[in-house]
Amino acid sequence: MIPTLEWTDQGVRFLDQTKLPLEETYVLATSYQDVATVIRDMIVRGAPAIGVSAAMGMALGIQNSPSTTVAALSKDVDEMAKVLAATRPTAVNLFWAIERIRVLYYQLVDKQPANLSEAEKIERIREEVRAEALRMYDEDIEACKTMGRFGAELLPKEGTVLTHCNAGALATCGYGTALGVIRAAVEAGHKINVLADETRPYLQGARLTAWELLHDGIQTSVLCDNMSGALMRKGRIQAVIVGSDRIAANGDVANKIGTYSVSVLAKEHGIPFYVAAPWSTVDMATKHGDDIPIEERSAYEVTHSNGKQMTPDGCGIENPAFDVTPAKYVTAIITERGVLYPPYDESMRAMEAAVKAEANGVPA
Ligand SMILES: CSC[C@H]1O[C@H](OP(=O)(O)O)[C@H](O)[C@@H]1O
Repeated sequence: MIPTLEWTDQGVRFLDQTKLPLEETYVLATSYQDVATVIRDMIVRGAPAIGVSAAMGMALGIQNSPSTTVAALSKDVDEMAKVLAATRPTAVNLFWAIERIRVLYYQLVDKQPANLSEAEKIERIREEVRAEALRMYDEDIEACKTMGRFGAELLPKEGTVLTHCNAGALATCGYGTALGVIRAAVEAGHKINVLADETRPYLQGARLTAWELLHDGIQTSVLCDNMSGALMRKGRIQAVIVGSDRIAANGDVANKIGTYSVSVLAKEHGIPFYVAAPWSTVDMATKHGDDIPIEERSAYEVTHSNGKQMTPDGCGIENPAFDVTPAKYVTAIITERGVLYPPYDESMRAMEAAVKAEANGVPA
């Protein structure tokens, strides 16, 4: 499996995605501040991957904190949560993961026996939080494999599937959401060729999707972001599958910039447009896609390629890193809890209720 990120005794080790596809090098984060930098600089990226990275960052911060009392450690934890939450605004997995660790931490604080020393309480908390971060890592891999099984049967038995950006092993803990569905379909015997949008300006498709699918022996071609419409019109594409960074309660989908354009083209050509995402990407508190914060990244990402300036000094630059695809363009949303179909406000409310019931121990 591709080692996107890994908890080690020395810290959290990340495959440096800014160096792919030509170099496979690693970055070791030895503090929660290092993890925040790795997320902000997109050394690791992808909604589920940055969520688990932040969880491991919190565990690392708690493990390395110099605080000798629980009260002081709690102040550190609040600061870690703030720093990690400020790294990137769109992927809801980041905030979900930080909150899951923060809530667990305070539950652990409350349940420590009064007769323990501060040092003993802190050590027990450290162990439990580290175990939770590792559980989240394993859960992500399991969720992606389950999603893969649900989604595989929706893909053509033989044909070409277009994907945008990278929603693969490199965007998760190792199996992928959209690319996990493609992997599962290939494992189930589907004969699939993949077309990967290069996905400017960060080139997740050209650099990351192509690298990881070829790494797995899956036939992949890269196209420029302005080509898919013409290929759809020629009948070259049988399905589209993408990931997501945040899904609103009405089924609107935030994903990498360019996803919206692909969805409109797919609709026009009668091509199914699937979104694959774990339930942790669903944000029922955000009612409409237009309420999803869209990250604006640096102009440099657009003006330069491999360090070479491509635009004249003084011209304006737009660099929204995500866009919102209205639910009406989404054929189905594949999650590890099953496949959602329109009307999404109803199907998602039903799935939310099932998730809550399960969490409260009520049998399905
Ligand atoms: C499996 S979620 C991947 C999702 O995240 C990517 O954004 P970024 O590379 O900026 O983190 C993109 O939107 C992918 O679909």
